[in-house]
Amino acid sequence: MSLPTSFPKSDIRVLLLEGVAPTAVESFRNAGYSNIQVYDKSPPPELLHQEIAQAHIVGIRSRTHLTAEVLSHGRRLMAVGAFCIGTNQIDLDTAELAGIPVFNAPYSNTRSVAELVVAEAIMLMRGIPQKNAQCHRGGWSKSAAGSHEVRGKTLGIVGYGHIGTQVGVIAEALGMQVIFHDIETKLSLGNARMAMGLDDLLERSDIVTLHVPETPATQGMFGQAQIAKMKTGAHLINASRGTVVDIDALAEALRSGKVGGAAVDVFPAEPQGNADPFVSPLVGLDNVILTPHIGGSTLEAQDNIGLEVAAKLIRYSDNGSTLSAVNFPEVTLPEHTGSTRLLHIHRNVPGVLSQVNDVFSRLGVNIDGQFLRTHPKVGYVVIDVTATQEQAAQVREELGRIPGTLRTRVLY
Ligand SMILES: NC(=O)C1=CN([C@@H]2O[C@H](COP(=O)(O)OP(=O)(O)OC[C@H]3O[C@@H](n4cnc5c(N)ncnc54)[C@H](O)[C@@H]3O)[C@@H](O)[C@H]2O)C=CC1
Ligand SMILES: O=C(O)CCC(=O)C(=O)O
Repeated sequence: MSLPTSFPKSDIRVLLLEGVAPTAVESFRNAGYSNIQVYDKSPPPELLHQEIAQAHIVGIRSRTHLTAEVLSHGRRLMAVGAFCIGTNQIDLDTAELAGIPVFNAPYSNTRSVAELVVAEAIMLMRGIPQKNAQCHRGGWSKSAAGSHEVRGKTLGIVGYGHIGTQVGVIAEALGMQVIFHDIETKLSLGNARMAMGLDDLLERSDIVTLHVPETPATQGMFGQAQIAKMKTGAHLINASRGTVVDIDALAEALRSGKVGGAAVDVFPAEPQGNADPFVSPLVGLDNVILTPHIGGSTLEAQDNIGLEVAAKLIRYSDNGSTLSAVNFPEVTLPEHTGSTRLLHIHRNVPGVLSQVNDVFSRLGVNIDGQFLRTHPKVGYVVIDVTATQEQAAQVREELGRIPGTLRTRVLY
């Protein structure tokens, strides 16, 4: 049974963009949310602003950029779901300071990406992209020249996280030597070995695959200088983020043969939707596998992401829990059956908590339970009380007057 919240769930508007999986819509419906707006693409800016202005919860994938400017339209916005892994498309600091937790699905599509990358490694080592292109043009080039097994070859993984490690494990099962480079110290899985830095990895690898997040440090981290360090004829796979690779430098290296082949799933500029044109300097190069950012796009992954992120958003909306939020103090909360729950999100400055507690004592409302977590800039306190709806509304009003308050909510 769904619990009533501060206003009817039918008034909570859920905006799901970019073809978020139907499992997400079902999850919201099953939890009692009926005001759901779905788009199969990322809306153009003006429409996005209009929709964000109405929404309490918004779900996106990788194409919708929730910048500070876009978020400023979200006057009612209380939570964001990234139905993917990457959250680089969201201004997380601005969201946090607006009292908006952001949730994602850190694991659900990792296997899908890893499978695609390993398949691409095999295709590239066999020169399949070129042979496929020739056949499509009516050509026939039956030859072993430039074709290799992956067994015994070296795969260099840059970014040995959830995806990178899985790529390594599958590649080892095919008999590949796996080396990796990461900025963190990582436990090697199987026989994988840490390289002595990025240059060492590039010099030794037959295939280099990138699995870093988009951060200021990774933007443009793979350009002419890194390509120059690669073995001549080695292959590059990028299923991380388009901004990580200098695409013009890669195109040039593919034309010259310095890079033997590439598989690229992510691009510095990607179309907003399937009807929009795709433009890239890599288009027309036979030695490149181009895919439309579908590394994580399997039905299995998308179904699971839909369930996972919707569950996190519903739990926050119904219960206040922020467990696994990527930008927000994490509070895991018990159910609040029989009590009223007040949420107070504030700037993390001295004195706020004592003023919060003062409101309850002044209004004579007894506190049953209190949960607090802070980040350097933001604090999140949840207070369970036994109170009438009128008392709770009065408390909420007073809480809202405390200097530094970013947002308040009440869950009955
Ligand atoms: N093509 C697609 O459809 C998909 C793309 N992705 C992309 O893949 C990225 C990686 O995903 P996960 O493996 O799940 O992330 P993760 O966070 O588990 O692993 C990323 C690894 O990169 C390392 N790293 C960060 N900066 C680095 C640097 N400058 N140099 C070397 N290593 C660095 C981190 O320490 C971490 O070990 C995501 O952030 C996302 O952008 C994720 C899913 C689907
Ligand atoms: O499926 C998507 O839209 C994006 C996948 C992705 O890049 C991610 O999960 O970070």
